[in-house]
Amino acid sequence: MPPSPFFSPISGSDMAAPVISVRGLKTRFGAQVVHDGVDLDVQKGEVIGLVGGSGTGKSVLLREIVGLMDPSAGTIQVLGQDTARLSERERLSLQARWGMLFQDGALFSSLTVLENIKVPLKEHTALPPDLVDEIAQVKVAMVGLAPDAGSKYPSQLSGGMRKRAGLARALALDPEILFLDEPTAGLDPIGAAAFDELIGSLQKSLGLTVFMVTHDLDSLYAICDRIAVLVDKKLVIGTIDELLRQDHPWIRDYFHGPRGRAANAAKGS
Ligand SMILES: Nc1ncnc2c1ncn2[C@@H]1O[C@H](COP(=O)(O)OP(=O)(O)OP(=O)(O)O)[C@@H](O)[C@H]1O
Repeated sequence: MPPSPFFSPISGSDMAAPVISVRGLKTRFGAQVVHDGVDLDVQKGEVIGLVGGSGTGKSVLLREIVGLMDPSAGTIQVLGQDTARLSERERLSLQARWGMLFQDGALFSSLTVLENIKVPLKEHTALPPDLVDEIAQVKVAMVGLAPDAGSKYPSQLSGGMRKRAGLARALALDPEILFLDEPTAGLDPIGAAAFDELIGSLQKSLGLTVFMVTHDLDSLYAICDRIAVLVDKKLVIGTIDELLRQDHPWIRDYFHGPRGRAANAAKGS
């Protein structure tokens, strides 16, 4: 299978090993082929946006990378470890090195925000309770929530606050990688821009690697270093400028369509 036009495997010793590395990934559901030779390298500190038409397999790829699903073929390495070859213990300790924000925040509805943030800390560390409390409060502040939001239940929060609470939980263990599934979906444009800004500033201050599935062109322009586009069951990867020069019909329509032009103009203004 020919490689994606912009994909070039990392070689030589001058480049650090990628934080996420996917090779020859294939996914099939019965007769339906979703991925057929997906290759991807994400470097430390990069912000990568994954886009593609509806049903092209973005969520499935994300789920495969974080180990919630197994691909039909191919390899996935995260932080240097082959995710298919891990013992349960190794898998748990690898999982503690990334945070995941699901679309709706995926908070436990019967727990307060602070209790939600404490879940991974209790699961993966043996820290004393007062330190766990303190860390949870720091995470609430880090995502820009008022201190009193910590004692609220998810149902008492707005959609934007729930996302911030989910982000605080994803950051609980000081992860190296942040996975985001449609982080700005359901937010109004101002809320979405504020959330992008938050992700961008956390990424810089914490040196995070960010991998996000998104439909939001403004997010791509605002915070992504490179974009991975799922087309024809493979990834085409590049900077926005590189993708703007692509003549694949879907990529052209996406970036040069009215919404793409508006996002480009907003970035320039
Ligand atoms: N567990 C599953 N069993 C069978 N088919 C599945 C399963 N999960 C996903 N699929 C199929 O795989 C394809 C890709 O799904 P996926 O949810 O990854 O798309 P997507 O690109 O995230 O779409 P959207 O942008 O609409 O959310 C779809 O056709 C979906 O029906």
